[in-house]
Amino acid sequence: MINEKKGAVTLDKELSFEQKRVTRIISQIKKFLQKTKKEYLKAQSERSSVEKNYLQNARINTFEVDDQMETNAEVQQQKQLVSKNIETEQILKRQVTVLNELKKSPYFGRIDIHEEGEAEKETLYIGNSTFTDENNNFLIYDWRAPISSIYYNGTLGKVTYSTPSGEQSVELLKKRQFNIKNGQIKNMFDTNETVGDSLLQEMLGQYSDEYMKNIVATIQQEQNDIIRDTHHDLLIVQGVAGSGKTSAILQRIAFLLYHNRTALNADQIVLFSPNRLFSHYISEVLPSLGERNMRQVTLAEFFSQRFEGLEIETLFERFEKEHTNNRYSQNYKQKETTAFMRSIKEYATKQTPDSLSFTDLMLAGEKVFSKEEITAIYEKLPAALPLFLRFSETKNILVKRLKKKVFEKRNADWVLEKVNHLNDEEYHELLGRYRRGKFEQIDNEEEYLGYQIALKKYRPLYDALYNDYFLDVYRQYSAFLQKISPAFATAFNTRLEYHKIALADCAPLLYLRDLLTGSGRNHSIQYLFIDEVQDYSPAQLFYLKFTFPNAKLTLLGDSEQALFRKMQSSKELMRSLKQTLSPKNPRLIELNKSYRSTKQITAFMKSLLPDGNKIQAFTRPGKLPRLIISSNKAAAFAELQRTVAQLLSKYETVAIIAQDLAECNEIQLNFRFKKPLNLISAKDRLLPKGLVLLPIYLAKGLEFDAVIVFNVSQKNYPDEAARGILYTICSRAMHELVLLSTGTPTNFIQNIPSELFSIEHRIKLH
Ligand SMILES: Nc1ncnc2c1ncn2[C@@H]1O[C@H](COP(=O)(O)OP(=O)(O)OP(=O)(O)O)[C@@H](O)[C@H]1O
Repeated sequence: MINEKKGAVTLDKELSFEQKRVTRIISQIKKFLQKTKKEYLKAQSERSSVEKNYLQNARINTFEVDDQMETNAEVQQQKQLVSKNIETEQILKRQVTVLNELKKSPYFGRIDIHEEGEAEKETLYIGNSTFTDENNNFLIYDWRAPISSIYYNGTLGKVTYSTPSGEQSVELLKKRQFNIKNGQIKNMFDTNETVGDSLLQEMLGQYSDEYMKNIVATIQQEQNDIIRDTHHDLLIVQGVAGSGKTSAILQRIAFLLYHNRTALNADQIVLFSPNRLFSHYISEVLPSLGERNMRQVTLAEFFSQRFEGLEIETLFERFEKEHTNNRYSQNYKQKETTAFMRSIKEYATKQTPDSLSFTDLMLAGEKVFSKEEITAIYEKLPAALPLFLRFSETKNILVKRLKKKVFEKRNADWVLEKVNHLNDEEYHELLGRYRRGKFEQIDNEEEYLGYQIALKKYRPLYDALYNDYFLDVYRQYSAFLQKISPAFATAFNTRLEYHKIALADCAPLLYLRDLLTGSGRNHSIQYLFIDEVQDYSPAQLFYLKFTFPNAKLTLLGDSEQALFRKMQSSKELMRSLKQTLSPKNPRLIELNKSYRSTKQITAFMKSLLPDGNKIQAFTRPGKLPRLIISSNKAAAFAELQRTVAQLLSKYETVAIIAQDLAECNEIQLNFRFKKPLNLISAKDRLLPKGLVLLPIYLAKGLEFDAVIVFNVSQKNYPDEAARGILYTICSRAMHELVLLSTGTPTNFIQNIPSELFSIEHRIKLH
């Protein structure tokens, strides 16, 4: 702190100087904000009038396949105008949001640097975003600007930083941190550390919130490495619980968007998150930094969009089944491997026209295309064509034949019958935007109407063709499984009869479909982020890489938190990911410092692990975790009620976390309390404040002020598989952790040194 070194008088002078600057900058921000708000309102009204105009003109007949293809220059032009207006409006809206934030806390850091050859030192202030005066002088530097990395990485003295034109070096003379709230400096430190502990202490001591916060003011050096990495096509972050993996990727996304402003937008970034609650929890970080959110999807959602009409087993169901039936997972292991995916590829390339599962295309009892006809088309195409081209060419030929069929039907008796009985409304609807001469062969209105009627009838077949339904991929996959193991095929077919599909079949089946049909790939995605990667099978990762071929990957995980498979060391993980994803330039970063929990909770949870020593606790003090042992269930529930009341009087969020749904149901049934106990399900998107009850797989990635683990008995946590679960549950607690046990606690806890926790109802453990 300043006054420790220079005395109180200097501190007062410095503080008063800095406060004056803060006040001055805020008044400049406010002025600019007024101006931006006016521009925003103007853009809003302009956009709405252009949009009205567009809507009036753009009544496209989306029904007609030929019309879809046609470009209507006038409409296109207006469409472009609308999107340009929307873009301007959005930029201004974001600017207003950013300025509103900036006026409360304009910056958090200052660096004084001296560049060789320059006469004077330079003072730079660093905040959430850039702010310049009317002469383009930088009053605040964006935290993502190249020079700002000095603030995160450098200790005083000579430092280097990367710029687009190469490495630069300067002398760092001073580094100052601020905590500014509502325009007032609450705290100010000069520090020689990367980012000093004091501010971090303050940040971490806060209570949890519905939304995750951005950490730009206190990014740590090793996190900064992840955030600013632009050289690797595969970045693997193996970080212990609470080490800031999720925080780092969100700041990384903000960083990438800033640095590739013109070449990258938020829609080209996809984040796979563990569950919907998590998606909501992190949804405010990027907007708080003035950026748009990336696309977010859970694995279950990703698959559901691709298997319409089928019920997909979720990761949670898989977990529940695995939990009650150990053999279950054994049956699935093979399908989750990269080797299995490679055998799919081998199988696909070996298919002959006869062995492909083409299927008749029927419409209302009429066989429009027989599978023999489809097979014959495919067969006639050159065998040397890549699989997917041969398939898409077949599709093109089928579409052409269908068009011809439909065209010929315009004079069919049933069509003419309909034309003669059209009422006014139908007549006008069908006539739509008919223009004489549009179709060369259709020169009278009656034929045009006939064509429209035939088109309407055959529309579902166009859709079927566009969606590749003339290949029965389910039958094809079943044939593949049959070759591997008849039992696999039977299990798959039985499930399919009930419109269900196992999670382990999703990736291989989609891969087979995509290889054969050429569909399913998205070349526009530039970055793919996967959080909680330890819960993904190699087959799933392999498929995601295949689907997003141009994406650079950032994978974040903690193998100790593996709920679904055995723990892997970082090296093992790297080896298997290299094998699965074949990256050109991979990098593994380990994060071993845990920030979420108090020192006491971190010490307790690291003792649960065989190699927990690598975990370093951040020195935030708190209470020892409490173990409360009850002799029977009734006493345990009474204890639960008492503990909940106690914790709720202190904290905003208290979570009772159980191993699975069955345990949650039991708790809910027996819990008697004046406040409702919200049992959170996989469908929930919002996490209410106060008391919640949830199984661990839904608490992934989340954090709570206080956590109660219900029933940590030896019976409940008997084996190695339970160790990771217990560790993950405990690591959700920020400030307080209470463990309840009915009877003897699990050996994992009994083996923890007794000074690391308190036992409230002592019984003899050994
Ligand atoms: N540099 C930092 N400054 C301030 N807070 C931080 C920092 N790094 C992490 N945190 C805080 O620590 C907590 C844990 O971070 P985060 O959720 O990103 O970790 P994680 O590694 O994804 O955790 P887990 O794998 O256990 O879900 C959050 O409250 C986050 O805000």
